Amino acid sequence: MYLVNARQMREMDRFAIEKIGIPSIVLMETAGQAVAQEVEQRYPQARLVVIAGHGNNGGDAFVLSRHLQNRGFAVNTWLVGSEEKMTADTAIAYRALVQSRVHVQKLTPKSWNLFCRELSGADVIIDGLVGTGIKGSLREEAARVVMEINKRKDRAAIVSVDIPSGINADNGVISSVAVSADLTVTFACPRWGHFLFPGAGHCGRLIVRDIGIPAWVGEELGIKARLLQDEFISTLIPKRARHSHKGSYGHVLVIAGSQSYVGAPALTALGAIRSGAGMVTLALPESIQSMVVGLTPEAVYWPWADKAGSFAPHSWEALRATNQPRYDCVVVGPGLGHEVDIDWLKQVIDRTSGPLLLDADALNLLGQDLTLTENRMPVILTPHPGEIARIMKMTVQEVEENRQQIAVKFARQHRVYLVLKGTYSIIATPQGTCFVSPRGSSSLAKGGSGDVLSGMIASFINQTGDVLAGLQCAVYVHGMAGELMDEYSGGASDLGLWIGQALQALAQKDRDNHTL
Ligand SMILES: NC(=O)C1=CN([C@@H]2O[C@H](COP(=O)(O)OP(=O)(O)OC[C@H]3O[C@@H](n4cnc5c(N)ncnc54)[C@H](OP(=O)(O)O)[C@@H]3O)[C@@H](O)[C@H]2O)[C@H](O)CC1
Ligand SMILES: [K+]
Repeated sequence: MYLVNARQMREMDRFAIEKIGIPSIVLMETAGQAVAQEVEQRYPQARLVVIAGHGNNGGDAFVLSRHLQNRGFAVNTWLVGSEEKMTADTAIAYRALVQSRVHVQKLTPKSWNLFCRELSGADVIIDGLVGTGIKGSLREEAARVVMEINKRKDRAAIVSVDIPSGINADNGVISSVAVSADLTVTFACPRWGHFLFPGAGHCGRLIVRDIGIPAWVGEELGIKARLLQDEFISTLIPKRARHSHKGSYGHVLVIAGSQSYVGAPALTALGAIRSGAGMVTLALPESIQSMVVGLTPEAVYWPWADKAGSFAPHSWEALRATNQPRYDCVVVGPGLGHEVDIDWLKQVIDRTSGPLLLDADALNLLGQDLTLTENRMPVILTPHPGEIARIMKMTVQEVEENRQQIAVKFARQHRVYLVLKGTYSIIATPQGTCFVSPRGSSSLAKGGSGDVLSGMIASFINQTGDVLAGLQCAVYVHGMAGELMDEYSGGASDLGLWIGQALQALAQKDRDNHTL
């Protein structure tokens, strides 16, 4: 499913209207009906207050008001704005509503108290004040209306049309205030503002409804961002043949750990093993091997030269051994600590082959010289916002406010695959495409989750035989496992149990799709 900004959505609309011939009023009618259906299904017999602005977002609200009234709902509809400023389609939707003998009240200083009383009597408040057409921060009247809506949050369900009013659909920024919705019904495809914070935190449950614009329009317009979904991921999950052996599922090499971080390599190995890796070799500073073995008996151990509990500067020479097996994917970084230096990393990068994933402390080292991976393909970097902020010499806030742009620009510029972790992780490719995972939960906001993800990525890259597919599977399944695990009691080492459940749920989905 495509993920768009406001301009791209307008282009999709224009294409549908001009090239396909769907009249714009039909798009609005379908959008309004779609919200009406969601409301009818979820809140039968509710008393509704519908708030409409004079833009097309308000037009959708007038349409849904008419349909819900026709289906027997008690609806009070308010226009916040002016008839003169209505768009052509909104004016049609407004007239149809009025001619259906529905009284639309206009918000004025005089009617303010009545408006507030009606809001207080509502079971459901529909927010059609402003959608993707917002400019800057909400003006005073709109901001006051939004605050009144939010005050009723405990007593009424709040449903936003397209996007909660006050959120910038491009970047999730809220300049002043925004509606805090329980349900947001958007059309055709989601907007970035639904998945970027703080706006994303105001959407409540997000429903995407088809309004008749064919999916191929996104391709035609060259839209490069997509939202990952169960149906797509379930087709990527590698099948396991009965007639197979450990060599069938690839060999992961993890170069990680130090005396201060004994758990990190174990968690990385666990991520790989619990997501189906055939073999995992753990290269560790030799003094910590005995501690890690107890944590991950399934791995093969490769002790490297040690200096005070970290990799010794010349430890990479272990890679010169001619009798080592072939590794299909290499992970470097979890728990390295601060003792290893950039020369060590350079040697490791130059002396390994196949997909290379750099995480954690390896990313901090890479930040000193971004040319280190220039001649190495494919490279995968998995920073959290703090790590990419350090590499790019920005603040975490700057990163969080520009997640999409930073991920895409960095991946293109340095020709790497980048996973920018966080709520709704972003995968950006060297070709400039990007994918957002809607999966995840606060159970993943704990130390060690990233180490598990690194192992999962390597494992899925090996099993799918494709870097992008491996990344998509790993990020998505990791997020699903987080959703299944208890938010309080589950830790990174428990994630392994839930990876299996997530994979089973996806495999079932794939079976269902094939039997329909
Ligand atoms: N394919 C689709 O998804 C479709 C979506 N539809 C709906 O259309 C809106 C977008 O409609 P648009 O008319 O472009 O814009 P909005 O209604 O969202 O916003 C414009 C109105 O908002 C007022 N506005 C703008 N900024 C502010 C502000 N800072 N404070 C207060 N008010 C603001 C603006 O008022 P002006 O007086 O400034 O003109 C406009 O009134 C989309 O979100 C969907 O809901 C289509 O119906 C179907 C296709
Ligand atoms: K809205």
